[in-house]
Amino acid sequence: MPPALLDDATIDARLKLLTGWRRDGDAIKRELLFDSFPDAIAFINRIAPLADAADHHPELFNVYNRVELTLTTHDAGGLTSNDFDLAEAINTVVD
Ligand SMILES: C[C@H](O)[C@H](O)[C@H]1CNC2=NC(N)=NC(=O)C2=N1
Repeated sequence: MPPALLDDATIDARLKLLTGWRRDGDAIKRELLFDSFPDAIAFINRIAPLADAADHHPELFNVYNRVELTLTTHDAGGLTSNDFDLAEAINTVVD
């Protein structure tokens, strides 16, 4: 069972602590630019084990050197602590 959906106040509070992420409805998103396509793919490969370990998987959109990450909890129908926990883990790879 997924964790409970977060209320707006909790979402705002957790977003404030997360560099680079913004809310988009029932999801949070971060866009990243790299120097090259291989660098973008290397980043995706670095975060893949984090996602798998958490059994929580970002939606990934890549065009050349750009990667857009979207996190939402499909099982719960919105944002849960799983999304913010994974966003924090991903940020340790980026920042
Ligand atoms: C059965 C399995 O735990 C679920 O399908 C997991 C896998 N990864 C997931 N990832 C995300 N982002 N949301 C989910 O609800 C989700 N559910």
